[in-house]
Order: sequence, then C-alpha cells, then structure tokens
Amino acid sequence: MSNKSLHISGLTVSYGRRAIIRDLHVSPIQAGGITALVGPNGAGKSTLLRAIAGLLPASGKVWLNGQNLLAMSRQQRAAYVGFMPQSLPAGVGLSVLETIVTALKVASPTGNEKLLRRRAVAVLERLNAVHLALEPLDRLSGGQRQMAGLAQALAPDPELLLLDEPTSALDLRHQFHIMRTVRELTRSGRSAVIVLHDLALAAEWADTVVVMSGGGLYVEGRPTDAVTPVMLRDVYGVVADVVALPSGSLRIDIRDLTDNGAAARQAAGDAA
Ligand SMILES: Nc1ncnc2c1ncn2[C@@H]1O[C@H](COP(=O)(O)OP(=O)(O)OP(=O)(O)O)[C@@H](O)[C@H]1O
Repeated sequence: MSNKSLHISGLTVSYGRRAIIRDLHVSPIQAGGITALVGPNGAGKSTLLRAIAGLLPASGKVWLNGQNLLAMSRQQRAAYVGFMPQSLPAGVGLSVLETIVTALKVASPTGNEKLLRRRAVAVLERLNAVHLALEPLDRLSGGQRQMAGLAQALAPDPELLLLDEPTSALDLRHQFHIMRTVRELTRSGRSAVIVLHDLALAAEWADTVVVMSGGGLYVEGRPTDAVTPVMLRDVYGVVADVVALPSGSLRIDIRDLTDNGAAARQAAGDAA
C-alpha cells in the first residue's frame, strides 16, 4: 500500500466526559482523491474533522503519509493539514489578506512577510477572490466568508485538506469553481476530506463517500455503493429513490419520512 494515505483507526473523541466518536475505523484514504464525509446533523462529522486537525483531544490513530498527526505540534500539523471550519470566528478585525498571512505564519513562523503576502494573493487569485483581499473579514457575506476560510486552508499548500461544508453558502458558479479547484489539488497528490450535506454534490465530486451515523461509521465506499435507499432510510430517516444519472452523479427523490423519524434521531445520536 502507498505510504501516501490517511489512516484513522481506533479513534475516540470526547467533549469533556461525553464520547462523541467511539473507536472509529475508516479504510485507508489514499492520496489523490476526494472523500466526502456525510451524515445527519449531529452525527459527528465536524468533531471528526476537528480531531484530525488537532483541535480536539483524541485517542487512537490518525496517520498521514506515515506520520502520526496526533503527536505533532501545532506548527508541524499546520504545514500538513489545512482545516476550514464550518464558520470563521466573528469579531476578527483583520482583512482577508491579513487572515491568510496569519494562517501562513502558523505553518512557517520565520517566513518572509513579503513572500507570505505574495502567496496569500496567489491563493486568492486561484479562487477568483482577489477582489476580497483588502476587505475586513467581518464585512463579508456568508459566501465570501467561505471563500476566505477556504483560502486560509489552502494557503500553506497542505498534504491534507479538511473542509467543513465549504460550499453551503456558495452560489452555483462558486460551488463548481471550488469543487474543481479541490479536485485539481487532489490530482496533484493531495487528499481532501470534505463534509457535505448535498449528497448529489458528494456523488458528483467524491471518489469515496464515508457515511457517519451516531458518532460511528455506517458505510463507506464509492458514491453509488454508499448512497442507497437503505442508507437513506437507516441514517437520514427518509424514504427515497436513488437514480444514477448518465453523468455519473446521482439524483435523490425523497418520497416521505420514515415513521416518526426515529431512525434519523438515532443516527444523530440523540436516542443513545
Ligand atoms: N463544543 C461542544 N461541546 C459539547 N458537545 C458538542 C460540542 N460540539 C458538538 N457537540 C456534540 O457533538 C455531537 C456531534 O456534533 P458535530 O458538530 O460533530 O456534528 P455534525 O455531524 O458535524 O453535525 P452538523 O451536520 O449539524 O454540522 C452533537 O451531539 C453535538 O451536540
């Protein structure tokens, strides 16, 4: 097996004394692809990304390209892993460019300021977002904030991208551009794990879909193997047909909710 991969095994993540993810094992994620992380609200998707990014204490194994991510310092990890949170913190009195430079400085604290600014501009150019460079972060629209968050995650050119709902506030053009940019990055040997609620978008762009439910793994596989009527019933509590389209993506026709949504509540961990 190639050394260029992400291994997650025996991973347990808790908030205080409450374990949200227990003993999670995921098949090794080979570099060069997009993995969509899906599942209902509260399933543990953000918790998993934050644990991999080193923002939450976790036990178990998270290895990237043969290196133990859980044992790395913040600076070492910043050079390997780019994390885009679901929402950027409010009240940051910096421009978009300054926030990207700040993110770059975590990965390379001794970096030359001018070069770091150039890299920050280059990443904004790649995202067609250079017009946002001097805008204060706090004055951006929801979609513009997502572009800024993504730019921060991409800027250090990390081996692994962890993106938490990167397209939820984006219009169609920006959605397509972002997914295509991420695909280009993965084709050059990086890995991306992306939380998506839009299962059709996940099926269109992801090589692998990992479905989480109640803090654990429900199923993983190619989009057509993972996104099935049975999964939609068990995990989301909906009765739906899944139609494979000639383009390779899927259409999901929801017909009804399952009886009183018990499956969905259980999947989200509320019934535990
Ligand atoms: N800071 C926190 N402190 C305590 N519990 C938390 C915290 N953040 C999340 N949780 C709990 O962890 C569980 C998983 O939350 P998480 O945010 O990982 O879900 P998710 O799958 O990303 O959901 P969504 O799709 O709604 O974003 C939920 O039960 C939630 O209440």
